[in-house]
Amino acid sequence: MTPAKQQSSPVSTVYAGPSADSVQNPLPSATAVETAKVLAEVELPTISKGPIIRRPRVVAAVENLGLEARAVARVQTLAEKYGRGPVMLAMPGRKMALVLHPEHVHRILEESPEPFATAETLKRHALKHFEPQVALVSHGAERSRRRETNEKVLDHQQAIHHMAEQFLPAVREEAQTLLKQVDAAGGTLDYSSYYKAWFRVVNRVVLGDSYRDDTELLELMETQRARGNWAFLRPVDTEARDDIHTRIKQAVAKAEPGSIAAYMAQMQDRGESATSPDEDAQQIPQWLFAFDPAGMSSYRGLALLASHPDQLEAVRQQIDQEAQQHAPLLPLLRATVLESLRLWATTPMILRETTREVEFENGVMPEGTTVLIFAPFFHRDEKNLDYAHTFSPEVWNHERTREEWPLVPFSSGPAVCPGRNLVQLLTSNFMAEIVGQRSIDLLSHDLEPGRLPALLNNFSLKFHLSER
Ligand code: HEM
Repeated sequence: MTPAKQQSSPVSTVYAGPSADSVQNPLPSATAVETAKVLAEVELPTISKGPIIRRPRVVAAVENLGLEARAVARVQTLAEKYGRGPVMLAMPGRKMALVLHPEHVHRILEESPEPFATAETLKRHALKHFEPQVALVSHGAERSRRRETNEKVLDHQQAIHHMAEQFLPAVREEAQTLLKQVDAAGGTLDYSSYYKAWFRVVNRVVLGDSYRDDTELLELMETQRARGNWAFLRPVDTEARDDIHTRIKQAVAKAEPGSIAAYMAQMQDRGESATSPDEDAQQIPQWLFAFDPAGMSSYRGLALLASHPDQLEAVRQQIDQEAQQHAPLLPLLRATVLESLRLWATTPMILRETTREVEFENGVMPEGTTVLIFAPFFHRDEKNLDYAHTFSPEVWNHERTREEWPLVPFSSGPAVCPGRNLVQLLTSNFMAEIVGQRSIDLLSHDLEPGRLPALLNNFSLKFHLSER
């Protein structure tokens, strides 16, 4: 381990070098050629698309060139050769392992953050541009209390957030405004209008109604996220970062009724928060950032429904059945969003970093290894899943267990996304307004049931909406 690497390790301060175990019983190692292929075919497209904020032109190129399917095929080839793995990549100056077996996905996610830290080095460099104290890149006691704050504020175990009835009017109103805009535009729905409407919902739910049209904070976030795409290759713009945090702290202090910011402020006032107001403000950029993939996945979900009339019909029946409820659960729309995320994962690389040596059946993984779980390999592996390329909402009709194949759009285990239920609540109700009130035709793509593409470019997806 180089001194520079030691400094950037999330937990270890002293590393005595590899133990006899990791030397005498190493994990299998990919050849230099295989490693180069993984870098070129798996990592490069993922990083080029933009891990923190998508680059629309690259997403279009990756879709057109079929690079996502090639990435899955590359990992399948390695799995055939190396069996259970994990396989170490032959990276000069960097220890990196690729996970190949479903059991190891479960294990690694369950054993996070020790010995598999969420605060992986590259991720820390990417997120330091706008949220250096967020739970995801924290470790030890800091991580525990920041995680706890997220769990409480986001009501993470509850399918229906306790403030749902306060959030849903914003969801319905903004969907209505979007539908009026679409009608005025002759029925065409494109991603740009959807994204803007969606973020009006997000601003209102997270920060409060008066933030509905606050595009400045979102633009600041977008600029910092674009820097985050370059991780350590770009210096941090501390002024812009401070600006984000100041604005967010002001929103929490304002505590507009019905917003999550207000709930956070109440927790602070009642002394129920283990985190300081500063740390609290550092958690919120992650939410604003992560509501972006929620927009993408729900929009792609509309494409799934438009291409699967039977599923759309079932969804509409459920919308009608739950119409009288103040906070409908809408399981089929939730499953549609989960399927969209399985088919087109918005966090394709789940990264961990070992805080010590870890023993696997095939050998020992050294301390300080970056562990790559490439979700599309597990989500779209037609060699093991008969529903790999099919829209199959039924795979989400129960809480998935450890005994099952790992489908991990929101990760899993102690670091599972604490926003997952809130995302599903808001997206399902937003989509319900659209497909409940309009007929929907997909204009831009031809999705063939049973042969769904490896990537669906949300930016170019277009629909025609008409009166039902
Ligand atoms: C479709 C939308 C979303 C997806 C697919 C998603 C997915 C994920 C994934 C895969 C992780 C784990 C990342 C890792 O381990 O490296 C994660 C973590 C996290 N997500 Fe989400 N997320 C979404 C939206 C949200 C939203 C809207 C919020 C907040 C309102 C949120 C809050 C968080 C937080 C705080 C973490 C860090 C958890 C920890 O480290 O303990 N996410 N998310």
